[in-house]
Amino acid sequence: MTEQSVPLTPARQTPVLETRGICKSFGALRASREISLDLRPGEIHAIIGPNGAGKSTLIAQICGTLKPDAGSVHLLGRDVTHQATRMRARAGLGRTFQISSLAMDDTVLQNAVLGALGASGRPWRFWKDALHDRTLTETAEEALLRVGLEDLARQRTAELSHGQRRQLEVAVALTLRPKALVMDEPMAGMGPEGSRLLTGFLDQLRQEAPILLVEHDMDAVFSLADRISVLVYGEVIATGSVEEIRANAAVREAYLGDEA
Ligand SMILES: Nc1ncnc2c1ncn2[C@@H]1O[C@H](COP(=O)(O)OP(=O)(O)OP(=O)(O)O)[C@@H](O)[C@H]1O
Repeated sequence: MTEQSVPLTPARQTPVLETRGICKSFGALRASREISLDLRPGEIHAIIGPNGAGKSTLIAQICGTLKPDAGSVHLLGRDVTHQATRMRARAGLGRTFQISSLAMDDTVLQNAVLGALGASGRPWRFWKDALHDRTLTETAEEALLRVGLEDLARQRTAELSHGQRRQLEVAVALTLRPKALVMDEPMAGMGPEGSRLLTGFLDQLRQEAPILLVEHDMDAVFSLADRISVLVYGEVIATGSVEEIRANAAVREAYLGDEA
């Protein structure tokens, strides 16, 4: 095999997203302790840990809604630690939220167009025009098609089921054409069928945009994750494959217990 034909393994590629030594305290509470982790092309990297371990705090620093006390965040090799959330989004960092950020009175399509408008970098005062903009509506329709919501485009978002709202959140994130995705508990509140469908979708999506996945649903984590990092008291106590994490004694004691 010539040097050129050797396939790049994920480990040899530049991480799409990386944190280096992130620290964050709230008074005496150390919510992030020197957190260094990365997200590589084509992978799903799950972050798991007990309630209050610091998962949301970590995500907030990666996405830019919270400033770390120390350490840095890198997106596609660039230091974005001091960039605002919307700049990170425009650079390709997509996200879905634990608590829905959708406009309930708007239609499904309008929510997706709103996402496409945000991604375009145009000022919000063009919001009314955006609904008649072919490029934006096409981007929105394409995203809805991908998550299987195309038939519900004209429906009011408030009328969607919980699972459909979760799908719409993913569609809104996709309008960015993200280079990396951060997902905060996408399976929460989903029934078994919804979880199964979303799991299948995320499984394919990782090739297009690798996913940093915070999730309590261990079935989903074990079936999807290429790597898992375990956060306990603000600290990553282990990172490894599903097998390595399931077999790790410290992880079993601190978090997994019988689930492993
Ligand atoms: N703004 C804040 N001010 C003070 N303390 C905070 C703040 N945000 C989070 N914390 C504390 O930091 C710790 C980590 O919280 P965080 O929400 O990041 O955990 P989590 O792992 O996301 O929990 P969950 O799984 O319940 O969502 C908790 O002890 C929490 O009470």
